[in-house]
Amino acid sequence: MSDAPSHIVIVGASAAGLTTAAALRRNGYDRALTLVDSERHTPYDRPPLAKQLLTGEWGPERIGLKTDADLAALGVSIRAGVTATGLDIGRSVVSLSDATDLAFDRLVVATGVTPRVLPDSTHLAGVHTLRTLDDALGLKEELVAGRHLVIVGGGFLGTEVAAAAVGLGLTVTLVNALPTPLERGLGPAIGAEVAALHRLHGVELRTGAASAVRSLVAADGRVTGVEFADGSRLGADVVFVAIGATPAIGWLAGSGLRLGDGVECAPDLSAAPGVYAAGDVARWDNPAFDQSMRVEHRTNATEQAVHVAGRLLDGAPDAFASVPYFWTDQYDLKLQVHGWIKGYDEVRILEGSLVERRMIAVFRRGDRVVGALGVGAAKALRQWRQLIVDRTAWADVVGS
Ligand SMILES: Cc1cc2nc3c(=O)[nH]c(=O)nc-3n(C[C@H](O)[C@H](O)[C@H](O)COP(=O)(O)OP(=O)(O)OC[C@H]3O[C@@H](n4cnc5c(N)ncnc54)[C@H](O)[C@@H]3O)c2cc1C
Repeated sequence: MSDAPSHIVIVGASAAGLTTAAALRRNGYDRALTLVDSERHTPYDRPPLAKQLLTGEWGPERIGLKTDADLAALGVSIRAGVTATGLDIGRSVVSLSDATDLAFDRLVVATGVTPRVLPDSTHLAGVHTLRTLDDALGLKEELVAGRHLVIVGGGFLGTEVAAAAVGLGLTVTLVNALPTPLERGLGPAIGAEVAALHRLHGVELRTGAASAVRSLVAADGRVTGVEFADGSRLGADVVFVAIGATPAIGWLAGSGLRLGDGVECAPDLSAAPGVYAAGDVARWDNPAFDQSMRVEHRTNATEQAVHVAGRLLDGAPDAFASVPYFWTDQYDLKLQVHGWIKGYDEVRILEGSLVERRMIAVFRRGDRVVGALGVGAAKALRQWRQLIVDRTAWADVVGS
């Protein structure tokens, strides 16, 4: 590979960054490769943090993305515990928190996202968000049977943590400003199914506009409850805040990269000549849906990384066309979703229900099937995925 880049720097050594490095090596790239990450832990996977790690089913040793031996075999230099603080594209240099500069020939931005927090809350004991292994270990320590956990946010993280916490014997109240959990992602009909499932397991739901949390209540530096928009209060021993996340792009301010909701990329995931983005941080025009999107799903991080590794070496402007996929574990049920359902016009439950442990629902945007959700229906879901890939008309397969 004599015309290969001389030094590729990847900022973010998690799902997207590490996969990029491994794919580069698989593709025969044998020159210098440096990964930079603020984390001190050996790279690990995040989905189990809200599931097996929190329930105690797995210890931290089960969630590694690579062993130290794998990393050594990859022949990469890892700058762990070091944060990228700036990017000078003109000089091809990344500034680091240890006051050094790192020169690159090609750069990959794979810095993911950072949890949103409630105002004036981060200094309080008993208030948690969840993105890192340390976050998960800190939260787990506080999930003690008999305590009252209030979860602010009824999205995927909020509901998964609710399931783990009731299993550990806590009293759990899930607070959500929308009428049902997962409603923002999956719509009210499936939200109602998810609400029923959580009630069945003993989670108390407090939902709707009056349940918007205005602030936290605290005494002696520790949270004691939440205060709602209407002034009412709910006591809590522990508060878990899961109100979404924002792209980790602060370090790119002033770099000249187009920043908005993520790093704005061309369809091939390039953000500037020789600079690419991958994973949760990347926004691009996805030709599979003719839409700009940023996808916070585990599988997308791997797929984009593999694509970027190819483009780093061949420089071809091939677009990353993808039908995203994600799953969420709710108790012992796995909900799987293929497609891009944000901004859908209609959702239809075709068969079953969560309580029956088998369900298929499909999503329409315009005249096209754009998404399918399945529980206990792997084969049917694969067929629906193909229909989405094929841009099938809704009227042809669902009817009017
Ligand atoms: C608790 C949890 C549960 C999840 N469950 C699911 C699930 O069930 N299904 C699903 O599809 N997806 C799930 N996800 C989402 C999935 O984990 C992400 O899509 C995936 O981790 C994205 O990978 P990434 O490499 O793009 O970003 P990240 O995994 O966020 O990695 C980014 C890395 O960049 C580093 N970094 C950030 N800024 C800097 C900087 N300035 N300098 C140096 N390093 C920096 C961070 O330390 C981090 O290691 C879950 C996420 C979480 C947090």
